[in-house]
Amino acid sequence: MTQTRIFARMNRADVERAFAALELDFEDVGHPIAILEVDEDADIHELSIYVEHDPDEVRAATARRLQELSISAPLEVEVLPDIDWVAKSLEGLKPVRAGRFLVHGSHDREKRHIGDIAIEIEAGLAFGTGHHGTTAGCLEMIERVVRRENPRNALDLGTGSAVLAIALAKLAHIPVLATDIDPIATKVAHENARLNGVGAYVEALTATGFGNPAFARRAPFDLIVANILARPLMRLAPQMARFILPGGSVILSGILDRQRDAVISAYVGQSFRHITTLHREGWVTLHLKR
Ligand SMILES: C[S@@+](CC[C@H](N)C(=O)[O-])C[C@H]1O[C@@H](n2cnc3c(N)ncnc32)[C@H](O)[C@@H]1O
Repeated sequence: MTQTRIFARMNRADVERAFAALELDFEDVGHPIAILEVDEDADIHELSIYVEHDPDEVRAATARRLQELSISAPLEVEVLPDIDWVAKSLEGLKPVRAGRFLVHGSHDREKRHIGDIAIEIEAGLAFGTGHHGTTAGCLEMIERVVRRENPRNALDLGTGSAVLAIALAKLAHIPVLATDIDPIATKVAHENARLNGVGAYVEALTATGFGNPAFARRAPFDLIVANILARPLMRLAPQMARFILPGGSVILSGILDRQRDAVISAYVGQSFRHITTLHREGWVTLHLKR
């Protein structure tokens, strides 16, 4: 079904106020709402509302709400291509190898080798086909950490397509809580976990950071993987410390080379210690322990 995205760019304070108000406005109709950090240094955030019917009505209601909140950001509208079209456009993407993992689309199943841990991710609306340096870095780090530490209860925060949660479940056969701020991503994550035969291990849940009672229910985790961005990762450091088991590991990515030291400092301030850094295409993946 064709979806329309109604979106506007604004600063962090405004995006949070707009999100809170619109979430209530559209609670009953269930339009998914998402926030994306576009440029953390310039404080530019994008608020998106995904609509399947009556986009004009939703746009008008959103404009009224923003006006009431004195947020002057202009609303833009984008008709999203059908998922099949996206899949078609990505058919040419090559499978990605990271350690023992092979992340591939359904058209590349024959490229799997014996010994590969294959993760099939179909093109969709959620981030995480393995092609990004941050995802590949996390996959490599997951393999190292799981081999050494035998984790038993994991969290994938900012799961996107669930590629990392699926990797953890396939490699370690352990329960993984897979969360994302974006309800579309959580829907895709749930479906991908099921398609990869690890639906019983992966619970997908929509949450901003640690903002859901499910975290208390499922914690403490002995492994947390979070591929978000440097600034939210730094903000989340105290809660990471709260939800990790003593001696547990955290794998962080979405961090540019130049942001590495600041992120490590934020976590050292919460009694984590830095173990290793992997560098890939200008991005770093960190392994820290507490
Ligand atoms: C770079 S993608 C990573 C996807 C996947 N884990 C991977 O490694 O390919 C980041 C994901 O984190 C989500 N996200 C961003 N900020 C978040 C937050 N504060 N809490 C939860 N999820 C967040 C985004 O919606 C997005 O799906």
